[in-house]
Amino acid sequence: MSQQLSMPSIGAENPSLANTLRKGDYEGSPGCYPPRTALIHRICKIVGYNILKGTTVFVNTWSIGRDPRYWEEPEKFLPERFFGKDIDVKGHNFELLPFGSGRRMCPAYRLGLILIQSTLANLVHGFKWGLPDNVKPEDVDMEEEYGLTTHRKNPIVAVVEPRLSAHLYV
Ligand code: HEM
Repeated sequence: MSQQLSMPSIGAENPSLANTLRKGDYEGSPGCYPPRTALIHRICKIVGYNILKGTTVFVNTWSIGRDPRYWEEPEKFLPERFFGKDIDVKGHNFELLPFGSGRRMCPAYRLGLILIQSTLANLVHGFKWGLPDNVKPEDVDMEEEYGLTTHRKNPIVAVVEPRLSAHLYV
């Protein structure tokens, strides 16, 4: 890296990443939609259902990140939706839970944020990225495959060119 990266907290200060973690894609990058499980410690009621102690509940963060009750134009990549908003990924804002919440929340969320930002910064700094000549951005296949985590159904094809001198890649 030719310059030092500062790692601000996410949310208002890092709206692009917050948006990526909300919806799981970054304008065509591989999607990642971590589910969150919660172990129920006592009998409780969730939306009218009695849940027994010891039940594992899957929290559908994929749906929460696309719920129009909480997100305006949820399918759009709009980093500016976080401008001036006091919203973070530390588990207090239940509409944005990429790292979970509470006692089993991801203990490495800071490392996760640093890894995403430094990896992305290195890829953008080191390479020019494009699509094959015959593919327009709107034609990129964004179909998803469901499972414990949701990922792309088909791999994305990108055309990559080095931006720097060859000796910087060894
Ligand atoms: C962007 C990257 C990451 C995301 C989105 C992520 C997301 C999550 C989520 C959603 C959970 C479940 C939280 C819950 O149940 O409430 C979790 C748990 C966990 N994560 Fe991460 N994580 C990331 C990176 C990492 C890294 C880099 C490490 C380790 C170096 C890590 C270690 C763990 C561990 C050990 C748990 C289990 C915590 C427990 O059950 O008490 N995660 N993560």
